[in-house]
Amino acid sequence: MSDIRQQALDYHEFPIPGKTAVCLTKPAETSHDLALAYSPGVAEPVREIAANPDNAYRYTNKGNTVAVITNGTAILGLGNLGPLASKPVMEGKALLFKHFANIDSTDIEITHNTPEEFINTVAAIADTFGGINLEDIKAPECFVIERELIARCKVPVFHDDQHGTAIVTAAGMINALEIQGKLISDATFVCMGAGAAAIACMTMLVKCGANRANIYMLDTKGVIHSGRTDLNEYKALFANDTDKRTLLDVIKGADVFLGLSGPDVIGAEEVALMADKPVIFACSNPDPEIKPALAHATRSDLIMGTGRSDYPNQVNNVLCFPFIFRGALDVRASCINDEMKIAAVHAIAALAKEPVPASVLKAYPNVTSLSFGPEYVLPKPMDPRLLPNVARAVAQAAIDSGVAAIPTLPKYAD
Ligand SMILES: NC(=O)C1=CN([C@@H]2O[C@H](COP(=O)(O)OP(=O)(O)OC[C@H]3O[C@@H](n4cnc5c(N)ncnc54)[C@H](OP(=O)(O)O)[C@@H]3O)[C@@H](O)[C@H]2O)C=CC1
Ligand SMILES: CC(=O)C(=O)O
Ligand SMILES: [Mg+2]
Repeated sequence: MSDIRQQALDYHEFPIPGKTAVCLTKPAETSHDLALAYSPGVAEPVREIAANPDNAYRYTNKGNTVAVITNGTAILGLGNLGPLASKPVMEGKALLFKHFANIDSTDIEITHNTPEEFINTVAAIADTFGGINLEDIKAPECFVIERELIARCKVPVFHDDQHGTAIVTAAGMINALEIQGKLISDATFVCMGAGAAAIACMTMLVKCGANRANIYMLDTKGVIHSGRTDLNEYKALFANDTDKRTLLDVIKGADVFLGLSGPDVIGAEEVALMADKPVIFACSNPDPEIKPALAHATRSDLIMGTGRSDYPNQVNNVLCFPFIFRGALDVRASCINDEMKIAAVHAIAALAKEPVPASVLKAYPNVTSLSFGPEYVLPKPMDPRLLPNVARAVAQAAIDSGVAAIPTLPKYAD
């Protein structure tokens, strides 16, 4: 067994199985404590909430709790391994919510037969939580699931693999293209993958200035083009009128390769054909579309990112979801709208240009310095400024766009 494999298994098994637990926020030592926490005292907040549902935010943990909900159909890049096998990833997201944004989170893995069953299950329990983070649900079902749940739930519903990934990718891409001296509007993009993350990332990049005509998307059958009859409605939005059919056809002269597909799908031959000063974000987890060592060995003028924590430029939705929910919960936003997402893009991108605090460097024992450049286009997940900077920008955007029930910003400790 490899070292990291055994270390990861031990980390999850010991000293107690799993990564999260419930902790109490009120005393439960005396009979008086119990008379308040339970019977008879608990009846009082029950009556208050029955009279006015908003009181749930006052008397229960609803307002600081996000459910991480999945069906396990697209677990990272490992594929459809089912709800139970996805539990370590969902507990991991709960760990990240708590550690980085002090949001209490519970993982929920749903077994179901149809998207409607999944939607009905989530809609039926959504009011328990302050927000719903959908995770690792494959395309195209994820699109209708998210759309229906947004329509039916009173709390924000956010498919992290779509929007969290898109926000972080856009932030990193804006910075990487700037370093490479390229305009996003002129850049040519090749996106490997046409699922949840890929469709959302390319949609976001277009909103950030990318030219739709300069985007080539591929799935397992090759280039998405207008002659194909097997495209779902989401892929069809990215169909090009072109006679290019393969990665080799589209990668020639491309400025950007964005991988949201699976391991080792692009090789040295293709990387060598890209334009000068290219950007490669190989975001598949745990194994990227190309190993950084191979890409760097092929050419020295590229900027390389992966989804992993053990290489420079981690392009991963962990930079977004804890903080976008922090901002949304803090002003009790009814949804996470485009204004809030774009605000998150710019807050994350801007932070990469700031000097990096010593506490961040401490978390990376093999790194001696970090400053804006080819090896540092995005902040690190443990940067303590992500919380105030991103949450504040998101909360302000929620207020400005009229979706916040609380119209004032909380004080964020810088
Ligand atoms: N770094 C990050 O923050 C994130 C990374 N990801 C990564 O993105 C990948 C996709 O996740 P997600 O969008 O949720 O999953 P989906 O199941 O929704 O989409 C997967 C897509 O990848 C395509 N694909 C799979 N294998 C290949 C291949 N060998 N060649 C070309 N295309 C391929 C599929 O093609 P087809 O449509 O033909 O089946 C499909 O379009 C995963 O590896 C995941 O780890 C996802 C979210 C966040
Ligand atoms: C990071 C993540 O959410 C994924 O790879 O699915
Ligand atoms: Mg995911």
